[in-house]
Amino acid sequence: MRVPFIKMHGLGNDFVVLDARENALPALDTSRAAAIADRHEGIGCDQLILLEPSKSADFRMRIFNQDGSEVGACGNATRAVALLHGEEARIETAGGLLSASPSDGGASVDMGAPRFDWDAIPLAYPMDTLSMPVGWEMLEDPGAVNVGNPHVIFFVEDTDAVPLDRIGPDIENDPLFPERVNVNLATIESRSRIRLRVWERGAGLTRACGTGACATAVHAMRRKLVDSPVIVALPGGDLEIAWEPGGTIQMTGPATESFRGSFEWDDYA
Ligand SMILES: N[C@@H](CCC[C@H](N)C(=O)O)C(=O)O
Repeated sequence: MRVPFIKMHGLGNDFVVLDARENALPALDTSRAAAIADRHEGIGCDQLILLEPSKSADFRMRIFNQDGSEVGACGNATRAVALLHGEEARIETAGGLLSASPSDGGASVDMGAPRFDWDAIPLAYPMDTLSMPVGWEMLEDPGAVNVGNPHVIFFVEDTDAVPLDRIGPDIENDPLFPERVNVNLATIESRSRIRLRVWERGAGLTRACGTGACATAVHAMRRKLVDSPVIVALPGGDLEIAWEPGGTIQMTGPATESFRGSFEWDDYA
């Protein structure tokens, strides 16, 4: 069976999108998702995105990391599928119901309300998520935010001076995070600009992480280090994030379709 796919990206965070809204696909499991996402043997991407019909929204978006794990949210992919859909959309995800409006070359997305309770992150045991009494090597005093997926955020002098490729996996897999975690390193450049690098759970270092930008901006606003809206500058480019306490997060930024192709489903068993 040949299956069409669309290659897209948001600021260099790249996706293989399978559109099963009209024509159903066989069940997608962890090992097939990982095989398709594999950059050496497969088509290759940071996240595999599966669009399906939804009873409660315009469509459902399922998100699989490069390691095949299915997760609740992906900010950059949400902008990409909004662009693909071409008009305002309500999108069902495992992390919640989102609404997105495509714009010229990108989209704005209401990413829902952030959660801060320790068991909503989730953490293994209770602690204050605004200032966590834990650390790894030179990284200390992080905060944690769940924006449909779990994030830990460290403020550092210089994001490039930290060996995130070495420390990221240790933090991602620390028993403090029972569902693993996305690791964000942020430098506050001004009250309107944050520099950010992200080690993504299940995908490693990526050029950009939309939910990482949302979680980091919200955490910096809770610590009163920046104002809303704020620009979050990632290696792949900039996102604008707006949030007021008690409200939902608005994320605005670009998305791009790269090419379309097809593959043999059984080649990726
Ligand atoms: N790249 C994404 C986040 C994808 C999911 C994440 N790795 C997780 O495991 O939660 C984004 O743009 O938000």
